[in-house]
Amino acid sequence: MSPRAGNYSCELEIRWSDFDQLGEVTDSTYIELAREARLRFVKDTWIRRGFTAPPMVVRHLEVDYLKPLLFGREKVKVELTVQAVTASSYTLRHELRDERGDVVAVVDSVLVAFDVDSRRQVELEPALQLMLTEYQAAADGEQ
Ligand SMILES: CC(C)(COP(=O)(O)OP(=O)(O)OC[C@H]1O[C@@H](n2cnc3c(N)ncnc32)[C@H](O)[C@@H]1OP(=O)(O)O)[C@@H](O)C(=O)NCCC(=O)NCCSC(=O)c1cc(O)c2ccccc2c1O
Repeated sequence: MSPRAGNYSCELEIRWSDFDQLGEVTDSTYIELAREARLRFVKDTWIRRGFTAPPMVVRHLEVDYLKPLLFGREKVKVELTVQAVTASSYTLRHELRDERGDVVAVVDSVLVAFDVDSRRQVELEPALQLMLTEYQAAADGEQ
């Protein structure tokens, strides 16, 4: 798994309630942090460019917990890279780093474009698919 820089990143705060009794960030918090970073990615990239994307549902999620996030480290940097793009889906890798820059977890998620009424997958609009493919190429170029 690559610890290299992604092509979109943001910094997120960890809340007091995210720590357990042992002073470690709980397992589900990593998923919430990845989700928050993903929403910011959507907002800062395609919504800012004027795309109206369909709702995206999570089809697949995988988390690799590499190191504990300990009490006293209140910030996390999340680096996102597009790993794959298909007609209806894209795969995002979220690398979570602590304040020292160490990768503490890697979250991979497959997002599928979805029609809420029919509850069926739909194709990504071509311009959005192209943008995601460009992000994927940028990520490939950095590896
Ligand atoms: C999403 C589904 C309706 C799709 O079902 P279908 O069986 O038609 O298709 P597949 O699931 O086989 O494939 C879809 C698409 O994904 C690619 N893919 C599948 N698995 C993988 C994988 N492991 N790795 C990589 N890629 C994979 C596959 O190639 C297909 O792409 P193509 O382009 O090749 O066609 C159905 O699966 C479904 O309904 N699943 C349940 C989804 C769900 O409930 N998720 C739980 C969280 S809910 C959620 O995330 C959510 C978020 C929102 O933002 C919402 C917003 C508004 C309303 C609802 C929301 C919501 O529920």
